[in-house]
Order: sequence, then C-alpha cells, then structure tokens
Amino acid sequence: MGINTSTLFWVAQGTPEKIYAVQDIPGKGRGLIAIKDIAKGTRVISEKPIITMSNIIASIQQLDSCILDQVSSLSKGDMREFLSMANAHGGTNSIERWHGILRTNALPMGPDLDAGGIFLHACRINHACDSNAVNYWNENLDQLTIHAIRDIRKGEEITISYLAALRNRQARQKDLLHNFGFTCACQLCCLPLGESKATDAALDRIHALDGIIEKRGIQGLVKPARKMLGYVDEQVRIWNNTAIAEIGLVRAYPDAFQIAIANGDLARARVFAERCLRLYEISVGNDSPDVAEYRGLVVNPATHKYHGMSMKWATTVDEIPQSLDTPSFEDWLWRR
Ligand SMILES: C[S@@+](CC[C@H](N)C(=O)[O-])C[C@H]1O[C@@H](n2cnc3c(N)ncnc32)[C@H](O)[C@@H]1O
Repeated sequence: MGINTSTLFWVAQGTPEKIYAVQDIPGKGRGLIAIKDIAKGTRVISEKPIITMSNIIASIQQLDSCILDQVSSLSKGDMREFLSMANAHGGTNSIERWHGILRTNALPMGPDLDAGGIFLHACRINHACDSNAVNYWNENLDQLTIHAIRDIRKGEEITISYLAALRNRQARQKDLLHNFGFTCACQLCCLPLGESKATDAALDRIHALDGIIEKRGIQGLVKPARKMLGYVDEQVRIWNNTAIAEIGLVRAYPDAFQIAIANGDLARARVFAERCLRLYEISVGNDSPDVAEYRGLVVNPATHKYHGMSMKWATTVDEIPQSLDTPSFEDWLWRR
C-alpha cells in the first residue's frame, strides 16, 4: 500500500504524546503496540467513524447501496486504509469484499449500539480474550473511545475483546474462527490444561448465572431479590479470583445496584453505585454518559427509575456501616 506501517505513529486526540504505533504483528496482520507505558484508565484513542452502517437494514439491496455510497465517497487516503483492512469473509466482487471488511472490522456505535462503524485506528486493534483495553461508544463525544483497563507496558500489544461475552475456551475459539477467521492464542486460551479447565468451569458458572439473571428480567430484581443478589455476589467473587476481573465486574456491579435500588435499599445502592462509578471512570472516562449517571446515583440513588419497585429492604444512605472490617462490610453489603 506504499505505507511503511512500522513507522506509522498515532496520537490519541487530546493526548499530548504518542502512546502507540500501528505495526505488523506476526500471525495477526497489523496491530497496536504501546510505545510508552500506559497507565490503567488512560484514554488510548478517541475517534469518529469513516463509515457507519445501521444494523437495521431492510434489504440486501439497501445494504449494498449504503455500502457503495459510503465507500465510494471516501477520500483517497481513507479508501486505501479501508481496503487494507482485514477481511475474514472473502467475496467475489468489490461489494462482497467491502461487506466482508465491514463484518470483520465494524465496532458497535450509536445511541443504542445499533450501528457499526469503521474507525481508522481502533479497527487495527487485535483481539485477546484477556484484553487490556475496551472499546466504548461515547454518546457525549459522538466518538468511539478505547481505554486501558490494566497497566500496559511499553512494547506490549494493545488488545480489545471482539466477543459479546467471555465464554469457555471452546465457545470463544468457535466464535472467533467463524466471525473473524483466526484461532486465538492469547494467554487465557493458552493456559495449561488444568488451569484452563478451572477457568472454563468458572466462566461456565458465570454464564449460567447470567442466564438465570437475564431470564428473571426486571421482575427478578424484587422477587426473589435475595437469591438474585446472591447470584451476583457469586459472580463477583468468581471474577475477583481471576486475573481478568476488570472485564467482568463492570457488568456485575450494575446488576447489584439495580437489585438494591429496586428494593428501596439506598445504603447498599450507594455503595454499589460508587463501585460502578470507579469501574466506569477507568473503562470509559469522566466525560461519558455512564460516569455522569453513576455520579448522580452516588449522590442520590433514589433518582433511579427502579427505586421503590419494592420497599422491603428500605434503608437510608446514612445506614452504610462505618466501622466494619472489610470481610464484615462485604457480608453486610451482599446480605450474606
Ligand atoms: C479488526 S481486524 C484487526 C486488525 C487487523 N489485524 C489488521 O491487520 O487490520 C480483525 C482481524 O485481525 C486479525 N486478528 C485479530 N486478533 C487476532 C488474534 N488474536 N490472532 C490472530 N489474528 C487476529 C484477524 O485476521 C481478524 O479477522
């Protein structure tokens, strides 16, 4: 393509220094490498899409004409970058190949994440099941952001997860091969057999609990509330025993908040909201709608729409215990 990719450096918007480079990575095509130590919580990328595709498209004809319109309107430079992106789905003509590039690279965006976008920088990020960064559509900025969720050392690859949920190894490998055409060799996928079995059992249990929580829906927040809080407690304890807790806790704590607030328990809701806030500040940033929401909920959890569905656990925010040691505080928090 005429570009020496190993010397192509990007600077995150609003970040004063270069923190990553796009490089060829053996066996993966191109990818992003940290060229400085990157601290957990750092915004690595913030960018607008060059192509946007709605997931709700009426017909193949409409899809084709949408792809054709957008790809043919790209600048020469953007077109060159787009055509050099990975395509795990092949195609026998231009439209099919462009469609393949979109399916391989598009990242979720839009108010309800009901669209996919092509981003010049973010779409170069390779997958790892134990990823060290996360992608997020920031509605306030109208941009996609990538945040480091762990400290990333200089020279380390920056990775995100392409998977909707972290299932066991076999399920992950099947999904990645089918949708993205590669076999993952991340640290989680390459664990020795014994450790891999233990991790799979933990992920299977988390997945099974997710299924129960989802099935009960909103009514499950109040009945059987105690059981539901117990399920989330179990998920959090499992995540905290893994090296990838950041990935799971950001899903589990909002569930715990909802159960507490739906039952009128303002004390526990505030503690859960504080934990959600800390996790979101790291993974999506201070300027995100999620951080703004949890900031408000920490101050006044009762503003949440589920407050008062039941008042059977009614407490005030002043009832948060102040002098318990950590294990006793956790016992109180989770109503063990
Ligand atoms: C969104 S693109 C990522 C950037 C891509 N490597 C490139 O060169 O433009 C997704 C594609 O990258 C490759 N890829 C991503 N993660 C990988 C991994 N962990 N191992 C091997 N290939 C990977 C696969 O070809 C996949 O279809």
